[in-house]
Amino acid sequence: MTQRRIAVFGATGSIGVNTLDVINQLGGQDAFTVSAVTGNRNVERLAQQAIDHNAEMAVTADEQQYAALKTALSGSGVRPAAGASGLIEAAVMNNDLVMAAIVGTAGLKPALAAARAGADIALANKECLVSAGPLFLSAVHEGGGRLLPVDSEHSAIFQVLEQNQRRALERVIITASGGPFRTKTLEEMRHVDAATARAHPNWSMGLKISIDSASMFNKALEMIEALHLFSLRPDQVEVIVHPQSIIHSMVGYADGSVLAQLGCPDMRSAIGYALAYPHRPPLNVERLDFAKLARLDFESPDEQRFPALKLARIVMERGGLQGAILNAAKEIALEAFIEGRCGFLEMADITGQVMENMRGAPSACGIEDIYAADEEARRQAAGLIRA
Ligand SMILES: NC(=O)C1=CN([C@@H]2O[C@H](COP(=O)(O)OP(=O)(O)OC[C@H]3O[C@@H](n4cnc5c(N)ncnc54)[C@H](OP(=O)(O)O)[C@@H]3O)[C@@H](O)[C@H]2O)C=CC1
Ligand SMILES: CC(=O)[C@@H](O)[C@H](O)COP(=O)(O)O
Ligand SMILES: [Mn+2]
Repeated sequence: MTQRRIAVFGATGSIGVNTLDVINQLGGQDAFTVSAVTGNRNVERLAQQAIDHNAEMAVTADEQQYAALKTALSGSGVRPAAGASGLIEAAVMNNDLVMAAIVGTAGLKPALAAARAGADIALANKECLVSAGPLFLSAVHEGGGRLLPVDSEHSAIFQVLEQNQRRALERVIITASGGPFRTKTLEEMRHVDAATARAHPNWSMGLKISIDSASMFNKALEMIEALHLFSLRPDQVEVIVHPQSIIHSMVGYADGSVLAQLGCPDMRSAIGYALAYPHRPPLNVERLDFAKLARLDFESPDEQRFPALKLARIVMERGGLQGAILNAAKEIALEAFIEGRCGFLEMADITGQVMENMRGAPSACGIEDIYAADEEARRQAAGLIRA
């Protein structure tokens, strides 16, 4: 592999830490120059990562943390930066590759800037495609870089499609673990708290995506993500509950064949595929033991207990700004749930209500329209929570 220049956005989070581990596994500074690492609140970890990986710059998105970051980096030779301008600067540092792993729509502007600057984008931040699918894809196209999915399901589909005929694709089948409440009744789910909801059965991930898995909002986002990423029609996007999370997703073809990508639930596999693309690098991750697994199970998703899936179908059919609206309202409801201000089931109620209220929003999808819809959806969702 030739040496490449990489910026890691969201370095202090779950994907970010795994990305830096994969960089080490792929040869560390012999394989990659780390131009920048970014974080938000965890400046101690950010500074240590920047020093360990000999980064040129470390950026905290939170301007209040700048002084602490500067102190932690003093004498290291790493340049500290902060805020939106710092993130944009890191995005356009002549990078070959950018890991987009900030959580939420906060990651959209830097990822757009990196795409426009021509870097390959390793995309973990699914919100970029949910909120701004066509705009984001145009930015990648204009910049001339490649879009390399990191989300495990989309990496699986991407890997299957690499070896097979795109023209014969009939459907994608996205697997879902079903989360910690897969077998709970609606009544039981009404009373769950964030500590229970964040306990994912198979994956070790950040707080927000873990709770989104429990409500299946994560799967809702992934349906919309797949629609844009693979240029699908809504009826070509299927979801199947697969509690073991061993099959990461599948593609069904015109001859009736279904091809799948399998592996232990470890994000370093999908990250490694994106970082080494088009090569498949050796990685020190656990190997599947089929005899030990013994069985793989499947169930139809239950849209009554997990209405987020229905909301995703509405977004896919309506298009326009509905993805941005769903995501923004969901982010506000999720924050409220984490803080104990809203119930688990209310997250979907609030999101669905805001989507209905804003159904007549203009269909233009420029960046200003997206941010206006995002802001209005947040305002409305906050109003519903207070009510
Ligand atoms: N974790 C996983 O296995 C998977 C994650 N994803 C997606 O990847 C993205 C990251 O997820 P994950 O790593 O789990 O999340 P984490 O919560 O673990 O990490 C989030 C990262 O974003 C930073 N951050 C938080 N808020 C802001 C902000 N306002 N501005 C800039 N940076 C911010 C955090 O900084 P700090 O910690 O310093 O505050 C941290 O570096 C999400 O979009 C998620 O859906 C997709 C598939 C799998
Ligand atoms: C690892 C990853 O890609 C997550 O998005 C994971 O798929 C979440 O699991 P769920 O299937 O429970 O949403
Ligand atoms: Mn996923």
